[in-house]
Amino acid sequence: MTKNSKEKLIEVKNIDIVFGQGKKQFKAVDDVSFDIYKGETFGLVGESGSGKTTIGRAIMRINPITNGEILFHGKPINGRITSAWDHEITQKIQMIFQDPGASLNERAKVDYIVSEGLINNKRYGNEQERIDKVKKALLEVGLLPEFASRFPHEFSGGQRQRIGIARALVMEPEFIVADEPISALDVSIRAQVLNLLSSLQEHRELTYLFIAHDLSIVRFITDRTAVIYKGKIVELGETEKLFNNPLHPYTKALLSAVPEPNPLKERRKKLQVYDPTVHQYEMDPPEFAEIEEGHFVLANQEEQAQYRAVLAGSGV
Ligand SMILES: Nc1ncnc2c1ncn2[C@@H]1O[C@H](COP(=O)(O)OP(=O)(O)OP(=O)(O)O)[C@@H](O)[C@H]1O
Repeated sequence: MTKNSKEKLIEVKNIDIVFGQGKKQFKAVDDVSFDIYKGETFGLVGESGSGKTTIGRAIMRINPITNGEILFHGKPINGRITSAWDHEITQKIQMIFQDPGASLNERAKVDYIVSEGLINNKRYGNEQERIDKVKKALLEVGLLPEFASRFPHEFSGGQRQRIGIARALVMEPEFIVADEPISALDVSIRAQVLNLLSSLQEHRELTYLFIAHDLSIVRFITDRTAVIYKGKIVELGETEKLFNNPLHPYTKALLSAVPEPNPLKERRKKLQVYDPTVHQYEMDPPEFAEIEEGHFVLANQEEQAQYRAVLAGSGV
């Protein structure tokens, strides 16, 4: 595997994403930059509403970016691009969605669901080739080829997510945005799906952007992680280092939040802990310094101390 590759596959450069107009404007993503190297799994963590999905969708070109740019193989994916490049991006960047129930068209057969991208992108010669590609993709994710003639409701949650993975794989992607791919699944089958993603990465030399709020999963699967808070990256570095020695107070707080068995309860608890209206503070756009290669923290020592004080006072 090319985990130590220094080839930048994705470059996110100073992107802002603003929703709404006028007074209702809301900046969901605020000056976010990061690179994803070929072959790695890059994690994006943060609590609900921090902007993770919005960033993933921007790389997928589902959400337009307001400022900044995103490069794939060093070339912009937005703006005035050739149709050949547009076609290539559509093929090579794929997404796996959180909720395998909602993301599959219930009225379509698996055969159509898996080959929709092939059809739209004209990625097959004849009908037999299309069918073969679908069957191969199903086998690769651990499903039987004959499942192609069934409907999504005939499958379990884990199997539906496998169909979602097959739909991405059939395009022969290079890069996959996996947006909370296991959080909607039954706890007992999460590991299987994670293992599948890992083994596909190895065999297909895939690069992942892995979006999650569950830190234990991020630690398990990612090489580097960016911690996002209110649309901004507050810390970015090698996952192991970041988890062993979190430098930003928000990362520390995220790590110290005791997971609750009930995810809804956990979410409420986290929101309480970080709600700035409760603790009377805001995390303003920080300046960053690279303290060691690839690891960024707040540049200003005074600001760091302030954040620490706020955190200590918040009882986190
Ligand atoms: N199309 C949209 N229009 C307006 N606001 C939006 C839109 N999409 C997202 N937002 C807002 O942007 C913010 C970030 O949302 P986003 O879904 O990216 O967060 P997230 O970190 O992925 O959270 P979650 O884990 O709940 O998906 C939220 O406040 C959300 O309400």
